[in-house]
Formats: sequence, structure tokens, C-alpha cells
Amino acid sequence: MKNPDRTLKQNSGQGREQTASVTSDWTPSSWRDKPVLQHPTYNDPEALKTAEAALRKQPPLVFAQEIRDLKAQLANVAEGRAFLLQGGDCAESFRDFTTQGIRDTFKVFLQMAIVLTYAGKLPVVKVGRLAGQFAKPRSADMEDIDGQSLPSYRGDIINAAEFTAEARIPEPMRMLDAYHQSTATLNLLRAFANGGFADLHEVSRWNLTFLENNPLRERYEQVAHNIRDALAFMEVVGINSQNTPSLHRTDFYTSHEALLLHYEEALTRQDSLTGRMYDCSAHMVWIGERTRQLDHAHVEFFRGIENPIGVKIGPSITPDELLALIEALNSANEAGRLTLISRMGADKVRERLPALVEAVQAAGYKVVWSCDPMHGNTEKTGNGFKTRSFDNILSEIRSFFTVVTEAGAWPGGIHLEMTGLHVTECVGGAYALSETDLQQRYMTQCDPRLNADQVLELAFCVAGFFAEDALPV
Ligand SMILES: O=C[C@H](O)[C@H](O)COP(=O)(O)O
Ligand SMILES: C=C(OP(=O)(O)O)C(=O)O
Repeated sequence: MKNPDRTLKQNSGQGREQTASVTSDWTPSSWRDKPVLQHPTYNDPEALKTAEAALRKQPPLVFAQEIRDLKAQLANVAEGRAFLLQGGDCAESFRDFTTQGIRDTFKVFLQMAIVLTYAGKLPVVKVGRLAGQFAKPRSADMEDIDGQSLPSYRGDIINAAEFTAEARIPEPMRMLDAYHQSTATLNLLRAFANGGFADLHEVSRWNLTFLENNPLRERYEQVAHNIRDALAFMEVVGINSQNTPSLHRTDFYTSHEALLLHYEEALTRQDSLTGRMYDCSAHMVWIGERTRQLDHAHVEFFRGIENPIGVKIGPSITPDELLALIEALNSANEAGRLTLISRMGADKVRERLPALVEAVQAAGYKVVWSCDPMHGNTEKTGNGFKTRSFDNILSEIRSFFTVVTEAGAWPGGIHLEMTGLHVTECVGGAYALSETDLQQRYMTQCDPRLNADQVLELAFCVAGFFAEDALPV
């Protein structure tokens, strides 16, 4: 694992050409002719058209060249030369939108990236589930509480979480609110990434105040100390933040599940430089486990955009289905275009994943393999909370590393629901958060997130997996 090139089996690409896919029969709205799942039914079609028209007039949130830059970085991940760290809120919220929330999640990202870069000796590509992560697929269309049945909450871009009939009505103008909140979030993220906050000399200041009692604080400080030492040496030989921009700033990209296709279509724009179509709602977008049917609307929309894209794959997918999906979404076999995000569950990953990785390797497809250890490990506690256990999360990542490596591929990333805020939503971790602790600060809009302590601990554990002998055989 220390030298990824050494562990990768030859994956020739079977002579496939590295050109962008040809999508002559595709338009940003061709998804409308296909069956669509997990979409709201809006009561007022005129209000929907008005909201879509207003959205089409808004400036793009991101630019095509930034999207191409991320794709190039993900190509490095696909080829085993970098690691993808993707994470953030389960669902962003209109109500809990704060500077502190964005800042602390950004800080914890920087901390994790430092720990992983230091251990893995390879660049970490940072992609937030932020500035657009507002739509949620749900297991059930209706939610029942105390004998009352109402439509499920589907994310703030669609309806509201309060359990009232009015709140649960899908409201198209929410797309504009989500857009504006995304612009404000992105503006702050860009300022943090470029304005000096992410300068490597600040490595100790990224610590969050409540981490002060964390036993991992000392380990983090040790890494920070070593980095400061290296920087001091570099300063002596003339390398500093003034003459080396990469010490002073960082690349930070955004992503979300592109579930609500009305929103995504309205923000899809033609790049004036290349003439190609980009979904400018985020740098990267992904298709969820529940909406990846080959002949359905989401696959149709995704096949025509040029962004790097992800697809969640759960335990039910077969190798043949996966290969067909890859062919539909990345027929040109462009490295960096497609990230397969495995979310099997800790108890299934060793059984289900090997055949999938082997099939992809045998076919010569260039993909990023990433692990979402959250969505296959959700459980309900006796006291009614949706939670995930730190042990199961870690166990799924460990098994993922083993399985992917054994198949001769690169376990290239992790995808987490996490926050820099001090929440109590997942059980376990160094503080052994228990089921009864969950009620203290259970704040998520939908699914349980790792808090900053748990995320930092996870980063140290994953860093341990980079050491070859830490991998179980
Ligand atoms: O975050 C993902 C899904 O939206 C979520 O896991 C679905 O949760 P549900 O099973 O409560 O609908
Ligand atoms: C819904 C999600 O995941 P999945 O599609 O894997 O269930 C998610 O990541 O928010």
C-alpha cells in the first residue's frame, strides 16, 4: 500500500480510446422521457416551470475548467497515485445554516487530509458533500407517527422536515433557496481554501476546541509538529508560502447526489471553450443506490454531462449489471470520469465486493474505487434513534481495503457522512458514545453523521491501513 503502483495489476483498458463519450441523442432534458424514481410530484406545474426558468437565469455555481481539474485529480486516484476523501452532511439544512458549521467541517477535512497525506505519502483529493447536498432518496414514500401518515421528508430542496401536512408539500421555489444557500457556502469554502486559512503553517490551528480533551489530540499534534519541522527546513532553502502557492492554499471541490433532475438540468450549461455540457451545480455529482437503473432518468441525465460522476453500489448489484452501468456512463473509459462508491454493509462487503472488483479489472475499466461505510450500516436503537456504529464503519473500510487490494486494484477513497460540529449521532469511537448519549446532540436532518472526534480517529485508523502490514490477509 505504501507504493500503490507496486500493488496494481495491469489494467490495459482493452484498447478503449480515451476520448469523451459521444452523446448525440442526449440533451439536458432527455431524462424526462424515462421513468424516474425518488422524484417529488409537484402539485402546481406552472410554479415548477417558473422556478426552473428562474434557476436557468442564475450564474453557474462552478466553472468547467474547475470540473476538468477535479477530473484530472481523480484520474490520478484511478491510477493509484492519490486518495479521495469525500464527505460532509447527510443533508444540508436551511434552518441550521451557519458559518461555524461550514468552517468546522472544512477544518476537520483539512485535519483528515493531513493525517492521510502524511501516512500515505500521496495527495488527498478533497471533495465536500456540501453546497448542494439537499435532496434525499427515501426508503418509504410515507412516514407514520402516532397513527398519522404523511409524505416523507425528501430534503430541504423539496419539502420541510416538520411533521405537518403543509411542511411535507413539495415546493418548487425551494430549488432557488437551495441554489442561493449553495452560492453562499461555496463562497466561504473558496475563501477558506484560497485565503490563507488552509496554509500548511496553520496546521495546529485547524484543531477544534472540543478536541482538546481528545486522546488523539497528541497524535495529531505530533503530525503537526513534524510538518512544521519540514516547513522550517524548506523555509531555510527558500521554499515558503509566498513563492509556493501550494503551501498557502488548497483545492477543495463540491459534490452532491444529483437526485432532483429539475435542479440539475437547469444548472447544466454548455462550456464556451469546448462546447461540451457540464452540470455546473457542483464539481462532482453522484447517482444514488436507489436510482441507478440503466433505463431510467438518472442514468440518462448523467451519461451526457462531462463532470466526474459517482455511482453508489450496494449489495444487490451483480457484476453484469455493474459492467453495463459502466459502459453506459463511461464508454470512453476515461480515467477520473467514474467513481464506484461501494456501500455494502460491514457484514456483506467480503461476500459481495470481490466479484465486482474482479469483473471491472478483467474488463479493463479505469474507475476510482471508493468506500461509503455509512449507508450499509444504519441501524435503529432501542430508544428510537437511527445510528451507525463506529466499529461497523471501520470494519467496512478495512474489508474494502483488503478486497480491493486483493483484486489488484487501488482502494482509492472513502465517502463519509460527517460534520465538524459536536453532534452525537453515531455510537462508539474513542469516547465510546452509547445509545443513551445519542439524545444529547442528535441534530441530523436524516442520517447519523460522524462527529469531528470520530472522524479524526477514523483518519488515523485509515492511515494505519496505508501501512502494508496493517492489512489483514
Ligand atoms: O441518506 C440516505 C438515504 O436518504 C437514507 O439512508 C434513507 O433513509 P430512510 O431509510 O430513513 O428513508
Ligand atoms: C442516499 C445516499 O446514499 P445511498 O444512495 O448509497 O443510499 C447518500 O449518500 O446520501
